[in-house]
Amino acid sequence: STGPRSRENRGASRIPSQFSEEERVAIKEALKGAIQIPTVSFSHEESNTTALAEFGEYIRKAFPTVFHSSLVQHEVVAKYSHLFTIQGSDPSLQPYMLMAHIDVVPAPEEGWEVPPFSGLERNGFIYGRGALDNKNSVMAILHALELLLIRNYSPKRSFFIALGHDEEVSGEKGAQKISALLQARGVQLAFLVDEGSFILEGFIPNLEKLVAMISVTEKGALDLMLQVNMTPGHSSAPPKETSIGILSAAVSRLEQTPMPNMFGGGPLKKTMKLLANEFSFPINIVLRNLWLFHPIVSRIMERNPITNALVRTTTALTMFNAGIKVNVIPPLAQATINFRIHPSQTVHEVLELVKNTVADDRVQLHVLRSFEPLPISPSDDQAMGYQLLQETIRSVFPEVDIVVPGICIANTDTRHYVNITNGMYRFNPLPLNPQDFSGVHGINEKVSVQNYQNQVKFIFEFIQNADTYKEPVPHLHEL
Ligand SMILES: CCCCCCCC/C=C\CCCCCCCC(=O)NCC(=O)O
Ligand SMILES: [Zn+2]
Ligand SMILES: [Zn+2]
Repeated sequence: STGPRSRENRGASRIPSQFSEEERVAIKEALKGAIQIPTVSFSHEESNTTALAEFGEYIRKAFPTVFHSSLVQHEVVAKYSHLFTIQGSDPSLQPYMLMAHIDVVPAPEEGWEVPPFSGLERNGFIYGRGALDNKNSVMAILHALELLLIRNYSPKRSFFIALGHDEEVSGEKGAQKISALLQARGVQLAFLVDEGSFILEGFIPNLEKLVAMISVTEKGALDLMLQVNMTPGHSSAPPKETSIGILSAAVSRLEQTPMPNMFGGGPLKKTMKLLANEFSFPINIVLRNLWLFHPIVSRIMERNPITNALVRTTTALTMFNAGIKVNVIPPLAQATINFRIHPSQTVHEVLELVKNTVADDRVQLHVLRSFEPLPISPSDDQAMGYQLLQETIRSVFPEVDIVVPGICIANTDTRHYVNITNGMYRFNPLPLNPQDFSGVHGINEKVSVQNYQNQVKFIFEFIQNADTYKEPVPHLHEL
């Protein structure tokens, strides 16, 4: 057979991913310590820089072998981000990169079962902000490398580890600077792996099976500020419409007019085709014949907020500010909308649709930030990053029923690396159900100790698989 599974030289120098009880305890304790450091990004301007600096000290202490190995070069980028270069023995092999971010979103204590920065363990779960997004990946990557180096592993293929410090507010200070540094050094990556998808449990209606979704693209984004200016005056003699009324009507029209359903094109076509085999009659027939059942399936997808996010550009009204005093007609009203742009649309197209829906010259539109959806990375037999992930998923998680390509509905640091690779994969090797997902940016974010230890095992295996990957022999076609 072809592909990474046909490996001849595997075995001899392979290190089994078996960890002692002491190591297993160290793995979970290190994550707890990482969660206890409140590396919060509050806004583009404000982050907890004391905690970010402390985190740099923390990883030095937690992973002494990584920091002292002659195979590893460590650089601090933009004060708080970290770039590790792990020197492989074979320079002819193109390097790859593992990514994660050390910052987290804020976590007000209300509603949490344990304080969000306590890292407490309860009933087999480690609780805290960052348990899934994304200190788990930061710590699992470094811990897997630590354990490999302790066992004298010396990689054949060079790789990088990039840990950004401001992903939650754009990645412009961290990931963007790391990328610029790599570009200045002429680095081209075979592929990269970042956060952004999981082994999904119970997200798909009528499907009990475990679906590992590797996101091969990611939605674009548009942060749009809508503003209405009016002349202030006495509230005892109000005009027919105020800035608040005009703006409210405009944003309500936008909320009530969803962006078009784009189901049918893009990478989801392949996803649906693969998923069809996992369903029994009649859903399998429906998914195999989307040319006929497309309207029904696309309507079903719209019903749930997560599947809805896969089929269209979403419109989230996230900020609204207006008014200065109860008896003053408000001079200014502002609202900010966060659009996540479907891979089949562009920023320009979304803006035109917004203008048509608002249809009111008194409402000014200000683009605060925008970027296009990310290119679609390959997921075919020749796609090294995708195939390596698939192979490692199958060996570490034999309970997974199927691996499919998908769309990341949120944003990650990967977009800053678009110039140095066309293989951008977003996958966190952890099972996730809808309740777990509600903890991400929400309350009671937690990861099970067992699942986290398996994440370390996954990366431990993945690094070794990357060393023994064999380019697949292209298929021969008869002339
Ligand atoms: C038909 C298939 C159904 C698939 C359901 C998809 C489920 C999506 C699950 C997980 C997505 C989680 C993304 C987490 C990444 C978070 C990154 C982040 O917070 N970035 C900042 C931002 O986007 O604002
Ligand atoms: Zn994240
Ligand atoms: Zn996040």
